[in-house]
Amino acid sequence: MKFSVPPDSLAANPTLAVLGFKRQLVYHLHFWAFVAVAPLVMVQWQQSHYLLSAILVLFCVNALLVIAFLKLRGTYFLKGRLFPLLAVVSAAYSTHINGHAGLYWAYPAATALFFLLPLREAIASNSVFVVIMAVVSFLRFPEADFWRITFSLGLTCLFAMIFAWLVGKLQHELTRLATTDPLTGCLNRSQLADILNGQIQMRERYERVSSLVLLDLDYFKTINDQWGHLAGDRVLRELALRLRKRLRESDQLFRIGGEEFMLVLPETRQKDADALAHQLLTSISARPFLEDIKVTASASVAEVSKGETWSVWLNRADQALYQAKSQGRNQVVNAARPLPVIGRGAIDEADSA
Ligand SMILES: Nc1nc2c(ncn2[C@@H]2O[C@H](COP(=O)(O)OP(=O)(O)OP(=O)(O)O)[C@@H](O)[C@H]2O)c(=O)[nH]1
Repeated sequence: MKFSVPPDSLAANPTLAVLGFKRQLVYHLHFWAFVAVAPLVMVQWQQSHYLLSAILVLFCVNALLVIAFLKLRGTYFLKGRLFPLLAVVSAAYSTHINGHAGLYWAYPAATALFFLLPLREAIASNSVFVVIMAVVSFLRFPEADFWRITFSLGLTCLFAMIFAWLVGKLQHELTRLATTDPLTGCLNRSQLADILNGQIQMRERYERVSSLVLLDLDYFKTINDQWGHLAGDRVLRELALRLRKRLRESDQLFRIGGEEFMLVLPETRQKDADALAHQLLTSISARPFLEDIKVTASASVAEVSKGETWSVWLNRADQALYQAKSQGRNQVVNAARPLPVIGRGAIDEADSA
C-alpha cells in the first residue's frame, strides 16, 4: 500500500516518516477490522440480532471512510474516534446477547484502542471498557468466569499499553536522533525546509516577519590543523552553547554544515537580527575557546521577503555570508533585498511610456 508522500521526502524528513508510520498503522487496523467484521453483519442478521447487525454495519462504514479519507485526503475521518467507540459497544453488546462468542472480540478491540488513541485517552477508554465487560460478564456468566474474564482482559490491556507506550517512546527517540546533530545537539538540515516554510507562511498570512542568521567560523581548518580534530569538536560544542545562551525559546539553532550554523528568529526584523548577530560575533571573539583558542566568525542576516521561497531566502543569506568572508571575515553582512517582482500591469505601463 502506498501513500502520496514520496519515499525520498520520507527519508529526508523524519516528521513525515513518523506520520507515515501512524497512517499505515491506522490504515491496516481499519482494513483488517473491516475484513473480519463484514461477514459478521450477515451472521448476526440471520440470527435476528438486528441491532448488533446495524452496529456492525456502522463499524464497517466507518472503517471504509477512514481508509478512503487516509488514501484520498491524508486526514483521519473524525480523528479515528469512531472505531474505538463502535468496537467497544459491539463487543460488550455481543457478549450480552451471544455469550462467549461475543466475548472473544473484546480482546482485539481493547488492544486496537492503544494504537488508535493517544495513550491517556486509550487508558481512560480501556478502563471504562474493562468495567463494562466486568458488569456484562457478572450478569451473563458464572462467578468464576466473571473473575477470569475481568483479569485476562485487564492483563491484555496492560500488555498492550506497555507495548504502545514503548513504541511511542521509540518513535520519539528515533525522531530526535534523526533531527539533531549528535555533536552539538543542534537541529540538522532534515527539517530546515519545513521550518523556513512555516516562517514564510507566517509572513504571507499574518505579516509576521522572521529573519535568519548564517554564522560560519573563520579559518576553522587551521584550528583543526593546529589543535587537533578533537579540540575542533569541542570548539563546535562550546560554540553551540554560547549561541544557545543568547537565543530566545522560540528561536531555532541548526548546524547546517561542518562549522556553519543557522539561526531562525521568528518575529524578528532585519535590524534586530543584525544587532543579535553582532552580539554573537562579539561573544565568540571576546573570550577564547577551551581557554586559549581564539576564534572569530562571519555572519549574514536576511529578513524574509514577501513572495520568496525558502531556498531563495536561504540563498540570499548565503550570498551575504560569502561577501562577509571575502571582505575579510569577523563581520556581519546584511543580505540584499530581492528585486521586486514586476507584474504584467507594470510591464505594460513601462512599454506604453
Ligand atoms: N573538528 C571538526 N572539524 C570539522 C567538522 N566538520 C567539518 N570540519 C572541518 O572544518 C573545516 C572547514 O574548513 P573550510 O571549509 O576550509 O573553512 P574554514 O577553514 O573555516 O575557512 P573559512 O570558512 O573560509 O573562514 C575542515 O577542515 C573540516 O574538516 C567537525 O564536525 N569537527
